[in-house]
Amino acid sequence: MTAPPLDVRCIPNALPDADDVLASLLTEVAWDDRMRARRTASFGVPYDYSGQHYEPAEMPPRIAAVAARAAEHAGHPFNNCLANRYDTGDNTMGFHRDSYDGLVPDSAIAIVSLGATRTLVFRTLDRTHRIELALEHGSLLLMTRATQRHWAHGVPRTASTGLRISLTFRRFATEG
Ligand SMILES: O=C(O)CCC(=O)C(=O)O
Ligand SMILES: [Fe+2]
Repeated sequence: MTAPPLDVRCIPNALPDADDVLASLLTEVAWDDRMRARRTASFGVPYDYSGQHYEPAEMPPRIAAVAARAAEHAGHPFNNCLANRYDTGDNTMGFHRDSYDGLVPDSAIAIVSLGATRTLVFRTLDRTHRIELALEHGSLLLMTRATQRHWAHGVPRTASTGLRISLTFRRFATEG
């Protein structure tokens, strides 16, 4: 059986100042440890994510600059950033499909990767197809709503790796 289309765009080296962004995330962000699998932080409009509620929070200028960069590639602005911090290969994200509840339907979801390379695994809902993408420091990945229909994605455990932070950007339809 042929796989359903995976509507994903990968832009390597999308952030020329990736080292500085990573350094500032490590010093400036107050990380939330309510989740067991990894630490998180949310900026921008409020967000209910994976059973947690995140209050609105101003985007620090560095994150706002990354959002602007992602917006150039996506062709639209973003108003929330959910940051995921994976300190070791034991920090993971289980397979899931990103919800479009509250999002602008034709908007993209962006993932900016910083630090150690981790594998983002896509698999079809019936598990007959699997595609692995290595997410490198400074890269940008864009997914559409269509991607979420047939494919789940996750960041599995890996034997040994250093710290990685992903910045995921979404466009909520909540701004007046
Ligand atoms: O950390 C990653 O690259 C995955 C992020 C993700 O899938 C999400 O936040 O929904
Ligand atoms: Fe996701």
